Amino acid sequence: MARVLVSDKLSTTAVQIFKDRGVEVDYLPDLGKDKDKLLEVIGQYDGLAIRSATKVTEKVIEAAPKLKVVGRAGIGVDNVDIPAASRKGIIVMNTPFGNSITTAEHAIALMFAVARQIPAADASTQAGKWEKNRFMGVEITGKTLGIIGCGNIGAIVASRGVGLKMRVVAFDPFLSPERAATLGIEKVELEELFRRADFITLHTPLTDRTRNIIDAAAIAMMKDGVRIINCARGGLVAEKDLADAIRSGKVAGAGVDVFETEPATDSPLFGLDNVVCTPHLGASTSEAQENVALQVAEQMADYLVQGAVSNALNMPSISAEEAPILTPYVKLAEILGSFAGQLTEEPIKEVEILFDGSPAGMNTRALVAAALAGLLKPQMQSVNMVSAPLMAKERGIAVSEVRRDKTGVFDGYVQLTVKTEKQSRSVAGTCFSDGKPRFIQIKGINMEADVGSHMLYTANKDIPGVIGELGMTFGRKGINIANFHLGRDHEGGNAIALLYLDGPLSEEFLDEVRALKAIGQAKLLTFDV
Ligand SMILES: NC(=O)C1=CN([C@@H]2O[C@H](COP(=O)(O)OP(=O)(O)OC[C@H]3O[C@@H](n4cnc5c(N)ncnc54)[C@H](O)[C@@H]3O)[C@@H](O)[C@H]2O)C=CC1
Ligand SMILES: O=C(O)CCC(=O)C(=O)O
Repeated sequence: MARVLVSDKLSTTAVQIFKDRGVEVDYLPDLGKDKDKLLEVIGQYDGLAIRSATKVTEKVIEAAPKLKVVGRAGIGVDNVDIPAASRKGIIVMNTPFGNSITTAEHAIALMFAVARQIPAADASTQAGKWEKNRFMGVEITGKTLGIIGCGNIGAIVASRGVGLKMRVVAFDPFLSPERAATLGIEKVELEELFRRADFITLHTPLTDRTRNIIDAAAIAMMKDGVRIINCARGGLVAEKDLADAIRSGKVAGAGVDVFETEPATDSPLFGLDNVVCTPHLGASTSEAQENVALQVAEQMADYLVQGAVSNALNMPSISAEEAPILTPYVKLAEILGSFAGQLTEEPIKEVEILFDGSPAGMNTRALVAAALAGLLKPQMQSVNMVSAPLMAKERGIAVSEVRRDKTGVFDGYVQLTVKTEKQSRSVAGTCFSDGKPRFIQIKGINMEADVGSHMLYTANKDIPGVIGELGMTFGRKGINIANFHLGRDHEGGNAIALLYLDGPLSEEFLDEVRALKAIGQAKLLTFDV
């Protein structure tokens, strides 16, 4: 039975879902904050469900040999070392929509709080001061709202802004003019947004391009009296520069939910007039927490129990419905990759995968990942579908895929071509209705052969006596040949043979086979069937 650790505070709905789906679960909501304890226990688990307090570092991943999936109940995965997880074949998934509305609402709440100085007015009133003249606010209607990052949350903020009768402008390199028109907003360049906005709100991930997207130079371009809201990630705004601009009066106020260092126990922004801070509360509503807990538990259980993948950041999605249809082709792709990987002894430069007919309409990203996993496995035992694309990229292997309509007698087939400095080798296969993979072409030579656990592949010249010689050599040693498949390109040309064996062969015997005059190449192949 798969075992999952929930190491951050999550709605107990998640715990119930794991139990209902037959997954053993330990709910230890404070464990994520204790790095040493996490390292001590993580080795026992197949899955780890987290929010933002647990940091899934390379060290944690190294200490987790059984771990198969990390599920983030939320959006941002900057607390997970995704490349390290991918290298170990661990799927990292998030719940991209469950808390978007809630976070957008928090941005709007902060915008109002800053526009009307509500927290300071509340503190003053409750202190019995009645400072009616101190808290002069600004109206929101008719003001320009500048949105940086118009994805899920940015778009919801945009619609709320439009509803509040604001003029909304957005900077997002991936926002299409059509989408902007549908949202009723204007797509602009960043500098124009800085020049025009009365309120600026950030909704991008933290990347090398967005880090400090608001710093002293950016603030200098803004209107005097601009107000800035950050409910996305600390690090998007240079806190010290913002603090200086608030002190100078250039920026009239800021609403800050996220900080460069969290938990933020100190910040240049603390204690300044009209800075409203919250402790990363963007996603903290009961509705959003229920959504993300339910979603992450369902997704993780789907993967651990059925092999279905959704919302993974390092692996193509495979739905529960798709999994049974795709599985035979995933196996086929892995076997073709494994065939080529076992025969290739020099560095691979290029891999081309052709999908003809039925597999062309499938989730080919998953099939490519499976083919690469099979290809790299002879060199790297721990590689799997999650890590293989990254491993191939890190090794400089160019991967391409071609999809085309059915061209031959088969409903569909997959052909893998592997190129090295010296040669190009191709192998093709199909799945029949029994779901079993078959080789249908090797090095351009047609044949039809089942896949066995232990096989001997030989390449030879098409001359009389080869089969006899091979049979005699096996017979002399008392080794049974379970099955024998042959193919050639033309009479007297290149020929190949695939022999099915009942078990492995010794290197000594293989040398004897290789020494046969008629045999050019002999390689023992093993397949996980
Ligand atoms: N405060 C909180 O509790 C929460 C914070 N978040 C954070 O909010 C942020 C946005 O989340 P979503 O809208 O779901 O993400 P998303 O991926 O749907 O949208 C992000 C948008 O940013 C855009 N973008 C990327 N680089 C950009 C750049 N250099 N300049 C301008 N735009 C750029 C993308 O094109 C995309 O449209 C994330 O950082 C997420 O972690 C999300 C949920 C809760
Ligand atoms: O889980 C939380 O409270 C933080 C949510 C968040 O930042 C996210 O989903 O990106």
